[in-house]
Amino acid sequence: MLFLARMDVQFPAHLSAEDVTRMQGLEKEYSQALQQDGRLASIWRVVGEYANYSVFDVESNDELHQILSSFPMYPFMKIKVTPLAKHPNSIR
Ligand SMILES: O=C(O)C[C@H]1C=CC(=O)O1
Repeated sequence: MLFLARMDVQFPAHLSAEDVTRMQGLEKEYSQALQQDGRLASIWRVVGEYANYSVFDVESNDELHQILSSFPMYPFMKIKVTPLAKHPNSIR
């Protein structure tokens, strides 16, 4: 099952620069592991925003929820998920 997720990141003002850097390191590690195993099929930065569009390829809604809620920066992200179906005009 394919899902498009938009993730908007907003760190609280009280978080130190060191905490933010540490969090971003953990996030990178987790994100790259998901990309390695294919569940995070692609990730794109939204130009000019601290946000991304990501395509997930997973078995179920429950699996996607598990993945999203395990992102180290999950408490600091607003996430909007759109389920994707095959377009009838697609050649792939
Ligand atoms: O930098 C971001 O867009 C936030 C974060 C969410 C997944 C990921 O790899 O990074």
